[in-house]
Amino acid sequence: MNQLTGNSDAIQGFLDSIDTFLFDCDGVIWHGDHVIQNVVNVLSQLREMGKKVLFVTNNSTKSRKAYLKKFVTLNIEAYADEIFGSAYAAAYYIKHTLQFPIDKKVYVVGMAGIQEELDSEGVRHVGSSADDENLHSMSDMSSIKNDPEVGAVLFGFDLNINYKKLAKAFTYLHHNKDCHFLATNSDLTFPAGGTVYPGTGALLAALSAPLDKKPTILGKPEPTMMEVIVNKYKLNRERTCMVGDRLDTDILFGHQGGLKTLLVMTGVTTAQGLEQTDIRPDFVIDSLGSLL
Ligand SMILES: O=C(O)[C@H](O)[C@H](O)COP(=O)(O)O
Ligand SMILES: [Mg+2]
Repeated sequence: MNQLTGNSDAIQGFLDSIDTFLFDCDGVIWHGDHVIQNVVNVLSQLREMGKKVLFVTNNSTKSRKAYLKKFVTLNIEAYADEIFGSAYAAAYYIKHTLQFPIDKKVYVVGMAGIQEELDSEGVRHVGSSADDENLHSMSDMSSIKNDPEVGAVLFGFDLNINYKKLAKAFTYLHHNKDCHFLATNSDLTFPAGGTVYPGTGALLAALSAPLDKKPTILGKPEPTMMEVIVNKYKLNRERTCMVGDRLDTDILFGHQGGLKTLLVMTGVTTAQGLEQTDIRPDFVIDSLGSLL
């Protein structure tokens, strides 16, 4: 593992070996709406050096279109076809890989990002409706009924998670043995405000544990997004680097995709965490903002 922090010769050698960068977002570029120091400048300089810049996030709360707006709002140069999120990966998988039947629908536990990407792919979906938010109609459990039309449950980060949504998702998966159990990602925490909070994986456990089933994960480290990106841009994997803050998603995603990997220490991974794992990044730096 090559430590790049403060080593300009090592950084130059690293930069000379890479043509394309896949940047994770939460914990690498920003914490919430706070951009990490000097990252805007580094991204801009990489573009001026002729490097290709792509963004690959497990955060399913926003669609690609909504993420583009966030980049613009934060004055970060980005283009629609550079952005890949786990909500898009899930919608792509359901439409193109599952070839989801038109007479079936997806029950969504998640936020607008998932709904917008399913709409973009023309996939029918329900969930996170007023009924789902209305807990008063839970006087008895009989209001939670199976629905054979539900052909898949898609689970993503949901700030408004509640018992009713979990009970509905559980019911569809428990009774419909052919119902696909899908999740955008399984990150256990996410970084914000200089600390971490429960992530999608923490919420997902409340469903996978009672079902005693693991979902198909569509985000990092799984290959769905990697294959879409590599095929779309015909990338040379050996001269492509995944830059991330989480070892069991970003760095594993890069390694499994045959890419180089750079771990940044501005997100969820601590120095102690790095010592305690067998997932070893090729390179490590204290912050993306320190690269240039
Ligand atoms: O909890 C989550 O969904 C993830 O931790 C979070 O959103 C990860 O986003 P990323 O670091 O992949 O941009
Ligand atoms: Mg991250």
